[in-house]
Amino acid sequence: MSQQKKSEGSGHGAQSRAAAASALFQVLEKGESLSAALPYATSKLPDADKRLASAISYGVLRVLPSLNRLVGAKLDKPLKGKLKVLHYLLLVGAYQLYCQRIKDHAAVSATVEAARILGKRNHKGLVNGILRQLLREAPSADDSHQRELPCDSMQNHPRWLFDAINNDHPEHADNILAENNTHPPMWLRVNERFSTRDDYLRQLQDSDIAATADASAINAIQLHAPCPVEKLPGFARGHVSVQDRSAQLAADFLNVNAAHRVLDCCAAPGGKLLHLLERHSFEQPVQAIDIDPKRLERVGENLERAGLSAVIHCADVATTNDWWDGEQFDRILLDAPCSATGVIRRHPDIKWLRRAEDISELAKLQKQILSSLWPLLKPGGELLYATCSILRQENQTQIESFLQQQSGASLIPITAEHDTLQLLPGQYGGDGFFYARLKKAQ
Ligand SMILES: C[S@@+](CC[C@H](N)C(=O)[O-])C[C@H]1O[C@@H](n2cnc3c(N)ncnc32)[C@H](O)[C@@H]1O
Repeated sequence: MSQQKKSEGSGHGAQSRAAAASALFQVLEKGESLSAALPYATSKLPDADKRLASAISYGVLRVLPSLNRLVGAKLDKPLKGKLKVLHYLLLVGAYQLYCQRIKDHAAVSATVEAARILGKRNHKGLVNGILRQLLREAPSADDSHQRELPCDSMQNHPRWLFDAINNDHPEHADNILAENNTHPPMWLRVNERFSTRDDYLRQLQDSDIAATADASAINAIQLHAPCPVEKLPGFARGHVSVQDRSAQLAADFLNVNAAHRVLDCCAAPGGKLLHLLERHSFEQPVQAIDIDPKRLERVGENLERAGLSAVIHCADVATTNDWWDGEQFDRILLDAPCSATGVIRRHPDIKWLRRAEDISELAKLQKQILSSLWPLLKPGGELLYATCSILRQENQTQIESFLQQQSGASLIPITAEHDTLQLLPGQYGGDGFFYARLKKAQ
């Protein structure tokens, strides 16, 4: 839970509550992602208010059904139309009372004042009345000023996802559901062109940043507490990047060397691409493709920060005639578009934006991309299929059906025990990820 100061002046911080309510409205009513809605809603706020609005909106999305139930029970009739934003403001208020270390009176007054900022001055009494009712009925806070939220039988997941997780991972379902509602750790990837991981750990120690090296992802460091990137030694010069440890395994599994001709599909914002470039001085430029021009701008920025380069195509990867020069690749990394159900800890909006029917659509798209790319692989070449999904349909089932259709394709086992690798959220501290190494017959 957030580490806000316990006391705030009356009404102080109302802007951050109003911004959180607006961002939540955009996500839950308009289907926008929180990572797009939040910067817009908080663009005019000072950094401290931005951080508070972010902590509140991410937090609300983690426990949305529990908060909806609390607030819904206090409303005579649902808030609709132009008043709907007040529903989200009430969730913002309830979240502070239950889940944040903010004094009750400060939380209530700032939230009531936020109603005015949202243009609902006449409804300040309603917000005040409901938050005070919640306070009267709330269990008293413990020493750390935390109240326990009423339980939700699906651990604050939508029914379809709760069922899919239980179906695909019956033994681990409880753990996955609980992990999905936690705050993920911050992981770094050390750029081995500038320092060894041990050297970088010493630099972190000198900067009073506590961290631990990962046991198997050889460039990965887990910070004991999140830290603004500006405080990381050498961040601006590309000495280190932020990347989850599960994602860092791609650079190992691709089994690449400097002589290989390499294609990175679905490359933006460039995390795995940069990792490859940091590790190898390729004889031919790596080619990277993504369909989203905005996200490709981030690839450009990241390459520039690290002083590295690649050939970038903005294209639909499946329409190979539009961008392929006809020369096959030794290695293809396909970080396929997916449900992102492995990274719900980082993006809790995924729980509410994804629909059950999206999964079949995504599986169709993945299948189409895989079969369009296969002819681009040299005989004897390898394609690494990766997703940040934990759903079988996008992962094991997808690969099994590909292997049935492509007689020249076989699996190279990822580890001695596993043909493919399904990492679950929180496993080794990392995100949920899937990897399969496909080899093309000679
Ligand atoms: C999981 S993200 C990739 C993350 C990236 N590999 C990294 O390590 O930073 C998936 C990407 O697929 C891209 N994408 C989705 N459909 C695509 C398509 N048909 N062709 C090319 N890129 C696509 C999205 O724009 C998105 O950037």
